[in-house]
Amino acid sequence: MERDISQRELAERFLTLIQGNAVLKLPGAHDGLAARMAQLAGFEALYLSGAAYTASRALPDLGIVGSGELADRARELIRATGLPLLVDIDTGFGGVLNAARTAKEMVEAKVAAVQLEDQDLPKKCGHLNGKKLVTPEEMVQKIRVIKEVCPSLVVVARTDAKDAEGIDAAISRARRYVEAGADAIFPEALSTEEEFRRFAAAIEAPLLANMTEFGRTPYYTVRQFEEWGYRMVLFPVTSLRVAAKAYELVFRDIMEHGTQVGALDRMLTRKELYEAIRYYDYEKLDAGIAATVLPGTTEGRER
Ligand SMILES: C[C@](O)(C(=O)O)[C@H](CC(=O)O)C(=O)O
Repeated sequence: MERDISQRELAERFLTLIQGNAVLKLPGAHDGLAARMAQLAGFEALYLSGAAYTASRALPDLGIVGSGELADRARELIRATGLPLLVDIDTGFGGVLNAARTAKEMVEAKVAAVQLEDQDLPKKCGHLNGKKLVTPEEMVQKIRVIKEVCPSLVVVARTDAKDAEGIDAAISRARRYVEAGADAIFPEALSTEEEFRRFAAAIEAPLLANMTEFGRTPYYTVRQFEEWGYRMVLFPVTSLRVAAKAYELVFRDIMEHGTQVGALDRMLTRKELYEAIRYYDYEKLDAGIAATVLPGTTEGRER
């Protein structure tokens, strides 16, 4: 099990990572196991995506879940890994006071950083049409209040303005968000290298690029974003999409062939799964549990 680590420590680690030499790759991890797999692959920080979180509950990403539910999932990821987590809190789930309360709940869950966007409710995925925005003043107020009530929480302010108001308006909003205390800026749904470069040249704050699939941003690499001045790159829904496709295929296999045998080489083995969830560490804590020997092997563990 992870050593107990404070929210402040995790937030500091997140800030150190975005100020470090290498660009920070942030994979979306929609549940504790996805978070552990990302950690084992070497990622140093994680993202809890609103789109992936809601999709994992078969819900649309329209801002209809509650902040308490999201905080529970965030807590699960942090408990599983002890890694700094950036959480997508959408609009803060309402007005200024809702955003403040959401931020408090995130700090209580030991979330290092939140991503707050300037859309109005009902919010939409940033890569879709027909988004409605709040005024820059309302967004500024949300950022100020979050910084006032949760000074240790890192705030990544996202602007969705490019589509509705144009790139210059998005840049001007972002400048105001930095003045209001945002620690980093996330320009959403930019669609050309020129836009990414222009944004980076205009904003004096760490920047985040969103490399989501099937959206408006072409498939640029982490290296390209880094070259254009970005400090963080998100892969928000990737793991959820891949996982869902994998179980769709195996469900079809079982339906069609009456066996899952053809899919065994696409599965985590029992051993790999137990190692990922640190099964043996838990077992060791209770001397009353018989030491597990994996079926078909002599492999077990010494107590
Ligand atoms: C980043 C994002 O807010 C998310 O919830 O992960 C989404 C991702 C997506 O829907 O592909 C977004 O609005 O870009």
